[in-house]
Amino acid sequence: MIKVQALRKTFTSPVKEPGLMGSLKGLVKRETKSKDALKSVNLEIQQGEIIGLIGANGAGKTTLVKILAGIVHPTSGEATVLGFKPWERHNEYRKQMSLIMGQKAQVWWDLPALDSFILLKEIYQIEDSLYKKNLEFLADTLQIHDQLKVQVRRLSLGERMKVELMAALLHNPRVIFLDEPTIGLDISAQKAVREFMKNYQQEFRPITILTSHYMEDIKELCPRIVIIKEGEFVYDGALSKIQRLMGDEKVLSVTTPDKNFKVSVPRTDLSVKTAEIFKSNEVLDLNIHDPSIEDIIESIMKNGMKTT
Ligand SMILES: Nc1ncnc2c1ncn2[C@@H]1O[C@H](COP(=O)(O)OP(=O)(O)OP(=O)(O)O)[C@@H](O)[C@H]1O
Repeated sequence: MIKVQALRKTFTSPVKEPGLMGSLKGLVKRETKSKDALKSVNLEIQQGEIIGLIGANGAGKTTLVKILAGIVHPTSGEATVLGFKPWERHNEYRKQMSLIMGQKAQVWWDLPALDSFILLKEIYQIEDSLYKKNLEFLADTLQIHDQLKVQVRRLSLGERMKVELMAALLHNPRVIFLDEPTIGLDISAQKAVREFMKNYQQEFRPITILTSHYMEDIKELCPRIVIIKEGEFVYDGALSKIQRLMGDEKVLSVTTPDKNFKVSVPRTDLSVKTAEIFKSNEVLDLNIHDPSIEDIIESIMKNGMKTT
């Protein structure tokens, strides 16, 4: 399992005023600025669980994933994954973990994927029979065979992502960090990756942390979500529960000649708010509806969790 207690990460980076004077000043006195990317977060995830980690740009998602994957040291606090402290980088931990970043390749672009897989087989010391079994299973379920013999740089974006998934899963990891796996893919490739991950999760039951800006990924794959805002968790619970938490809200979707916007209002204020909107805008269209999961998550990301 994953257990995180009071985990903090503060980044300190040098700041420099622009121009020559700034450079000279920097020689005499180096100014720094600190950024709390994670502010004392707690988390527990059991084997077999998949959670969706959601937050705006800069909220701290990648920092958390990087700490748990052993790439970044925390400033304070504790984290164990399968009983290991990730940043101690035990080989035993590395063999059971996989970090898949949609924006970064881990297979070699100039080689056919199969050649990269053979290298990974050696790195992870995967037995021959297991390697063959996994290779066949992954190629079958991802429906990618002939393309494995083609130089990776010649593959389409969707095919490349499939190859990345194969590379990351060949060694049957028990913990998977999946960072934006569908970024940049067309709708059908997104669907294929989602479908695959869903089946894979059911079959092998790893712990998976998925970060994605695509709500479709989250809705399809993650019964539990954690919403992070400015380094703090503002929601950790069932995806199905958040709709009930905002049960007394309605959303007004408004179209004017120059913009579309949405406003979330308590049911009791509906008529007052609607009248205000009509008064101060040239309204072409106005819809009143229940908030969608996307609306609620957006509202929590922006305003935090309602406490009343
Ligand atoms: N190496 C670093 N040095 C200084 N600041 C950093 C460093 N890495 C991250 N930060 C800062 O920490 C904060 C959290 O960054 P992080 O990458 O974890 O966000 P994120 O939620 O993954 O965002 P995105 O959705 O844009 O990927 C940001 O303000 C970022 O600028």
